Order: sequence, then C-alpha cells, then structure tokens
Amino acid sequence: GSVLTHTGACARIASNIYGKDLTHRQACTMANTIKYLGQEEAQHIDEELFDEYSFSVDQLMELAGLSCATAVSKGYPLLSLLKSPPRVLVICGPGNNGGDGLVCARHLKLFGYEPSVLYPKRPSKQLFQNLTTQCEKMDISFLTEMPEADVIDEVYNLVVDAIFGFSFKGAVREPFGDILSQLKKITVPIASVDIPSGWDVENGCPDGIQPDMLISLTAPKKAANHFKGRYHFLGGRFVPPALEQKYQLNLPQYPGTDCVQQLN
Ligand SMILES: NC(=O)C1=CN([C@@H]2O[C@H](COP(=O)(O)OP(=O)(O)OC[C@H]3O[C@@H](n4cnc5c(N)ncnc54)[C@H](OP(=O)(O)O)[C@@H]3O)[C@@H](O)[C@H]2O)[C@@H](O)CC1
Ligand SMILES: [K+]
Repeated sequence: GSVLTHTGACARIASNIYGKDLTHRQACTMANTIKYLGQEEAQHIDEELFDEYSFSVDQLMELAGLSCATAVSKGYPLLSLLKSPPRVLVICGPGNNGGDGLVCARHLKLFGYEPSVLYPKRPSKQLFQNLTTQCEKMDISFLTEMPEADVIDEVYNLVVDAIFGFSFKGAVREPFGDILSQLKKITVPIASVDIPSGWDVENGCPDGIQPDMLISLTAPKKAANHFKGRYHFLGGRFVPPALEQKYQLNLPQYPGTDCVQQLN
C-alpha cells in the first residue's frame, strides 16, 4: 500500500515474482510495467516514427496536442474552474514541444476554454507559422510579454507548460530563464507537456517548477520518476505495435477510444 517510485515498483514486483536481482530494464519487462525512456531513446523513437514509419510531424503533433487538451479537460473540467472566463495561459517554446502547445491551445478553445498564448521565440518553419495562424484565426490572443506571477494567479486558472520537451539540454537560456522563474512563483496549477520545462530529461530538477499535471507523450521519460503532482497522463496514442515491441515500451492499454489515459 505504500507509494513507490516507478523504479521501486518495478524492483519490488520483479523480486516478488522472480526472487532475484534484475536490471531495471529486465524488471520493467518482466513486471510488465511501462518503460520510462532516456533522452537518447526518446529521440531514436522520434526519428524512427518519421524516417521508418513515414509519419509527418504535423500528424503526430496534432495527436500530441489533442492529448494534452484532453488531459487538461479531464484534470481541470470547465465546471470546476474558480475563475470566469475559463482563461488558460499556454506558454510555447521554440521546438516541437511548443508546437504541441499551439495545437493544445486550439483544442482547448474548441473545448470551451479561453486560452492565451505566449510564444516568445518563433521558429521560421512553415509548420509553426501555420499553427500560429490557426490559433489567431480562432481568436486566441498572443501575449507580447510574460505576465508577473501575481497577475497569472489573478487572471488564469492554470498554465500549460509547452516550453521544452525531450531535446532540452544544459542551462536554460533567456528569455526562458525569466519565464521559468515566474512559473516557480505561481500558485495556480501547471500542466507540463511531456517534460516539466527546465528539468533534466532523465534526472529531473529538485528546485525547478513543480507541475500539478504531467502529460507524457508516446512514453514517459525518466524525469517522470521525480514528478510529484496529482495527475500523470499518457498521451500520443499513435505508436505502432511493432515499434512498441522493438523498444519494449510495455504501454498500458488505452481505455476504449480515448486518446489519453491516467497513469496515477
Ligand atoms: N516523437 C514523439 O514522440 C513526438 C514528440 N513531440 C514533441 O516534440 C518534443 C521534442 O521536440 P524537439 O525535439 O523539437 O525539442 P524540444 O524539446 O521542443 O526543444 C528544443 C528547442 O529548445 C531549445 N533548447 C534546448 N535546450 C535549451 C536550453 N537549455 N535553453 C534554451 N533553449 C533550449 C532548442 O534550441 P536550440 O538548441 O536549437 O537553440 C530547440 O529550439 C517532445 O518532447 C514532444 O513534446 C510531438 O510533437 C510529436 C510526437
Ligand atoms: K514542457
């Protein structure tokens, strides 16, 4: 009945069943628990989805962003929000994690939320321009600067963190350092897309932001071991079974036709 980390849970299950020391990977497989990916492995799976399985970024980003909006609507239903109108601040970074955020904002709007987007560093690629236009055409406002923490607490019901995903490395560069330091001060919940931004993809970040929700895409990354928030969702229901098997992801069964499932 005690709460265990993923690693602890795997080890306990494996030793209960097999009564011997196993590597974490073996334990995961034998205990049939979901695998938590390292940074390189996440990048390999990403490359394989595009190069071997011929998906386009747009396709997977649409499913990833839809998963994020769906998870938000499950954790923070419209009727439960304390502030009206149901404003949500979506902060988008310079890579594909930021693209997931733009898609998420668009679906949140369709679900009845009032998203505003902060998108301070915009890549020139057509994909991101298109996603930005789609949001603008849906009357989603774009902020010109990061609000102070007390303003966020006053105006917004929650913040979607789509700043950095599994390619984040090294010390945070501006303007994202300032943005993350405001996010450390807010009291409204943060929902992080794939990785809590600023966290090391494998080792987390003890003095970083502490999201209330984490939406792991494809499969959780090792940093998710350090997640202490209330809701951990898995989304990105697009992994072909052969790829899942190759990387021994042991993904749990999504319920029915849902695009997300709650892990804890
Ligand atoms: N395959 C999948 O499962 C799918 C994955 N998807 C999503 O893609 C995400 C991965 O996207 P990604 O690879 O584009 O990188 P991401 O993490 O957004 O960041 C890279 C950007 O951040 C920057 N940057 C890095 N470090 C920094 C620092 N210290 N300080 C400041 N900046 C820093 C870096 O800048 P640069 O190094 O180029 O200057 C670059 O611009 C993944 O987590 C998931 O959300 C879905 O869309 C579809 C299916
Ligand atoms: K993130």
